[in-house]
Amino acid sequence: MSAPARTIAVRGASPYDVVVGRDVLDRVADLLGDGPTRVALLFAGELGEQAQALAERLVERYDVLALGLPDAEQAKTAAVAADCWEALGERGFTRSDAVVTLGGGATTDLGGFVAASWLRGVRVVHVPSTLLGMVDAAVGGKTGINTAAGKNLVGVFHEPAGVVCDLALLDTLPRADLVAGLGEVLKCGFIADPEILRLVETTDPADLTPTSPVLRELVERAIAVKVDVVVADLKETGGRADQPGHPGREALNYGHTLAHAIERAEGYALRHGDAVAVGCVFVAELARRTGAIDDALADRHRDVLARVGLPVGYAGADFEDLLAAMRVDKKARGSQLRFVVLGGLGRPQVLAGPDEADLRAAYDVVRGLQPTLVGPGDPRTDEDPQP
Ligand SMILES: NC(=O)c1ccc[n+]([C@@H]2O[C@H](COP(=O)([O-])OP(=O)(O)OC[C@H]3O[C@@H](n4cnc5c(N)ncnc54)[C@H](O)[C@@H]3O)[C@@H](O)[C@H]2O)c1
Ligand SMILES: O=C(O)C(=O)C[C@@H](O)[C@H](O)[C@H](O)COP(=O)(O)O
Ligand SMILES: [Zn+2]
Repeated sequence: MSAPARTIAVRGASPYDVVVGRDVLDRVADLLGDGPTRVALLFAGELGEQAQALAERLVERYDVLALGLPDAEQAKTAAVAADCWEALGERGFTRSDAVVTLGGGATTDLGGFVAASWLRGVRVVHVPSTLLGMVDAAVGGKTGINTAAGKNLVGVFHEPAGVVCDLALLDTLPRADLVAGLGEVLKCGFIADPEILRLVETTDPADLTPTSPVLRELVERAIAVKVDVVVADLKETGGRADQPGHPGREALNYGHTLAHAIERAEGYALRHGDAVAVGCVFVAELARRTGAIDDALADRHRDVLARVGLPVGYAGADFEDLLAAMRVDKKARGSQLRFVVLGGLGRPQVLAGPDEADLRAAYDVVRGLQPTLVGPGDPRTDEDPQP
């Protein structure tokens, strides 16, 4: 028998609940409430069956408009958002109506953006269907789409009215996507919760399946890290009153400066969580070089990420191209690059304006590491779901 559902309360300015459990899709309507007449169900196009199952629950209470979206990052474009606005307009969606998203982080980012921008903001409930979506993308209110210049460059903060993490949805998720989600889980381990690292280091990676109690604990711990950070600094204005020196919400961007540059260089054909894993190794090497962390902590990055099958190396794009992409990272200020690094385990801090030589040297290390980052179509990324 699976453990009972748990509710994690997000106690910010606009409080909401994150429900975690198995077979908890009935909770979506509870979180939507009686306000909406119409509900737009924006779902990852591949998830027709799951969308049908959710729509059947919602039609009991609402007039449902189901819209299948293009797969993965192809959904995060201005054109797809415009198609959704068109559809909402045709069906006469008003401010009391709502959006529900069902899919991975790409779907919740696009759907959240549509909800945030339609009539300047309508209610949205996220139903993440990937590990990454559950532990990260669906929580915290960041929404966004990509532009030619880079990843997530257009978006707004728009907190959901609720999040339903139904672990049963992960049963069909390809193993490679589950592993990619572990990239963001381990990020949370490094920046805030070392117990996450210990759990992964002491569990056989093959046992990290959707029904495993350890995976469930990892999900709940990673969500707790994210909630704690976003409640303290929702709009990423920097710092947190209770922890001097903490970078605030930017801490969640650990590993992301290089990750986003790599994703752009590869035409968004890679898994975000994989790119984040490589990005974490890169900033660990940077911190090792600048003396912020010791060899043991830098090596721990490579070891624990590779242990679960995440990539730690990347040798695709030239350093100059990646540097140019990193200059439009949202943490940059003017011509100054800023990176989140560790000053110790669980102690994120900002490294502003590092020497280009240090960046280049850290990238040279990453270029030589195995396993390397690969995209869909590679043998490691086969379609097998969980064992
Ligand atoms: N807003 C945030 O705070 C935030 C945080 C982290 C990541 N993100 C964004 O999230 C995106 C990555 O999310 P992702 O890793 O979930 O990728 P994704 O949304 O691209 O989904 C990965 C793949 O899994 C498929 N899929 C989804 N659920 C499935 C299921 N249950 N069964 C079978 N297949 C399924 C999708 O169709 C897709 O092909 C990136 O765009 C990233 O920028 C946003
Ligand atoms: O929620 C946040 O804040 C994060 O940084 C979480 C990241 O994992 C996520 O990928 C986010 O979308 C990146 O934000 P961005 O501002 O760099 O686009
Ligand atoms: Zn991320």
